[in-house]
Amino acid sequence: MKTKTPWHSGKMICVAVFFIAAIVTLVAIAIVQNKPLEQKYKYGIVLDAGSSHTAMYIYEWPAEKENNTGMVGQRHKCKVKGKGISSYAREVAGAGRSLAMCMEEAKQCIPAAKHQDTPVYLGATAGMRLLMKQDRNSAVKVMEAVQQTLQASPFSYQGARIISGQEEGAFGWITVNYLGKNFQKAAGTMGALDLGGASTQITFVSKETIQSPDNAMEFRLYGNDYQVYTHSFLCYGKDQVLKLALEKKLKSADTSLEDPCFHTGYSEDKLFQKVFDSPCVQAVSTDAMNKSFMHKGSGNFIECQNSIKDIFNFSQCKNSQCSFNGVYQPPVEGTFGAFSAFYFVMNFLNLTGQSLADTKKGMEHYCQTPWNTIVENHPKVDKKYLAEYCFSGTYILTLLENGYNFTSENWKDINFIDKIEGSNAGWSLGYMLNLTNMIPAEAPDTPLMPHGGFVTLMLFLTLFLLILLFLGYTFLGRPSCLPPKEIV
Ligand SMILES: O=P(O)(O)OP(=O)(O)OP(=O)(O)OC[C@H]1O[C@@H](n2cnc3c(O)ncnc32)[C@H](O)[C@@H]1O
Ligand SMILES: [Ca+2]
Repeated sequence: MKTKTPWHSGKMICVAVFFIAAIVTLVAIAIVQNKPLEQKYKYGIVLDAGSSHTAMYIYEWPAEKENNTGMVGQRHKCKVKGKGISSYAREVAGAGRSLAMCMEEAKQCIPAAKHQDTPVYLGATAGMRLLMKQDRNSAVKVMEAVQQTLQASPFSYQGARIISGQEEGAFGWITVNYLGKNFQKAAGTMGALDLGGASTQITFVSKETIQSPDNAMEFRLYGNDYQVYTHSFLCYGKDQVLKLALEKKLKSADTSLEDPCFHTGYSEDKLFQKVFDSPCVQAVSTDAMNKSFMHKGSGNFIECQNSIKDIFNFSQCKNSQCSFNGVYQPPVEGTFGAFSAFYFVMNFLNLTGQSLADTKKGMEHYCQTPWNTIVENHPKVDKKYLAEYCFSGTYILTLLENGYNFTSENWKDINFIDKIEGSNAGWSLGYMLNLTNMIPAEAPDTPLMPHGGFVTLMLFLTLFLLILLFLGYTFLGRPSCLPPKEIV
């Protein structure tokens, strides 16, 4: 007598068919569910109208995730040709026209269907703050001209304004910490150091109660409270500070100037007007403005640093401690991201990862290198930038060490950065996040697990139940849906 194995029995075939059908259905559902959905993106445009130039940033983010930290990224950057908008004081229409090419690029970059819903903001910084002091009427007209260009674009115009130094500092701090996803980390936030052409900002979280209301900003972000110290030094950006330094060294009768902050062999005829055309320096007579002087280098870092110290006033301080010029500053704390010209200059000089002592040695060596060697070694670098790296590097060192009171111990906490996760460090992203309410005060509710994980878990649980069912079926021998086979 021969018995058929249970596998061949009708009962088993029936169970197996249902079992396989159930698995195929489950796998199919899981695949369809987990298929990456076509992402719906949103876009935003910010024009950073700086003193030296304007940059347009296009940001993008997945529409459903706009309140999660780190979700907004930089899609595109367009550098406006020519100088900053404040240089158009005598030809204001040019300021508006200068933006046209980048706005055209934005039209190409953002899908046409999204143009209407894409906000566009323009924020002007220290160049316009200075023009406002110097010639209010022209400043207002420049702002009107840029407004007209933006309003004529297909995007949703949200305003063009001169932002304050506090805003510039605070939004730079928000940008670096948003991109670094630091708002939800236990490790805390990173300070922000921004060096522009006409102003410089320092912003960080301090444990000390901030003693001056002008320097205090409070934020509640993702459920945490932050007390932030910020200060913007107008006239202490890289270009204006050079004017301040030259003003200290130059007398109106001088026909030549020997400058330790420029390389030996460097010699350039410069108009007094180039130094004295700014509200950052004391005015001189029109007569003197039209004269010129021979700017000659003598390449000496120590002497250069001593001359730069003259542009800081360290003597008066009404609070427990100050940085310089009587400005209150608590001791620097934690790590810092140093961007814009802090990065451009220190990156060029290869001094982004060194100790304070080695940075000084590097500067000493660089400043004493003759001008013709510098030009030979860097044939492709813009001569104006090239001539100024010794001055700028020495200024950066002096500002950080003597101005902000960084020491050889915490020098390593300064990270010279250009981008974080593909987005430029700067105030513009933080500005947009704030204006679009993309940073919630409270942490958004997040589901227990991501959607994909949920579907996979469901699949495994169902599979597990089916196996249990199958085992139960086999052991208990339930009636088959097919007529029983005869035992032969
Ligand atoms: O913030 P404000 O003060 O308004 O100025 P900005 O926004 O125009 O200033 P940037 O950060 O764009 O640039 C800071 C300075 O660095 C200069 N700069 C830009 N690229 C540089 C490079 O590659 N090497 C050296 N300097 C550079 C630029 O001319 C400015 O003087
Ligand atoms: Ca800037």
